[in-house]
Amino acid sequence: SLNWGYDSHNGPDQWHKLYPIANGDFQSPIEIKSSEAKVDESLKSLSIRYNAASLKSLVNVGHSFQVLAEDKENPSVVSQGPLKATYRLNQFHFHWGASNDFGSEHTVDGKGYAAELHLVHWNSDKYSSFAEAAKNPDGCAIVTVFIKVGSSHPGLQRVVEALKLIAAKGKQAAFTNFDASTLLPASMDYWTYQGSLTHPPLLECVTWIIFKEPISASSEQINLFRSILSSAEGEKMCPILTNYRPIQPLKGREVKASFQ
Ligand SMILES: NS(=O)(=O)c1ccc(C(=O)NCc2cccc(F)c2F)cc1
Ligand SMILES: [Zn+2]
Repeated sequence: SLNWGYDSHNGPDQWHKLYPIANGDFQSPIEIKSSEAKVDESLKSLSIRYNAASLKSLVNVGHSFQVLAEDKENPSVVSQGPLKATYRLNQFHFHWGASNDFGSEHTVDGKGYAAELHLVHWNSDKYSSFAEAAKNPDGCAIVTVFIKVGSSHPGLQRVVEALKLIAAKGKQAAFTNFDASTLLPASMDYWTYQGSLTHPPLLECVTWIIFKEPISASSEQINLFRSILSSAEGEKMCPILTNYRPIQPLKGREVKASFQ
């Protein structure tokens, strides 16, 4: 069958045909209504310990690009906060849109950002791999940073410069010695809720941890996201202009805030 994507014929409105969980009760992304988030004083601050030696390569997966972590030795990990275990970084990637007015997956009080960073982790205390963890509600933790258009981001510059090496679908390049913590905002205030992966297989295995403070990137940097192609080498060039899923029904879930 057709590979899923973000076009009208294979996009988010069609996913339920092959992935019925798309209409589930714990789907992501969602709109965060800041006034309805429940302040939870018991929420600890997040402990993020990233190791520049963890990241190994950059790959064009056809609907986005990912920076992959070698999740055996020198793990980069997140713990504390809402988490009851240590979660190991598997990869990070971004979502964006055709214009800077939208492109993030989560929205805050009706506002979309130009892009959204997902740092994807899995519960390595309980499970043996990401794929195993993704079958469980406590399997994954995705740390999320909103990206707004503004001044150029020095940390992001290394990522966007490497995109020319992986322009075509399936291409990958070495990408080492990068400290992903340079992509985090100054404030550690966050919202958290239980949800899902935001594209197929859409598994409901994610504790979402969403920083309130966005980072800034220049419009040139965000435009370079749109320079990578969903087409393989030799095919008609097709830039990835949009790869965000629209917000999904909250279905009675509670969003907690770590801050007043
Ligand atoms: N956008 S996001 O951050 O919510 C997201 C993160 C990871 C994945 C993923 O790993 N997919 C492949 C994959 C591989 C093995 C097992 C899986 F369950 C699986 F989804 C999908 C969406
Ligand atoms: Zn994502």
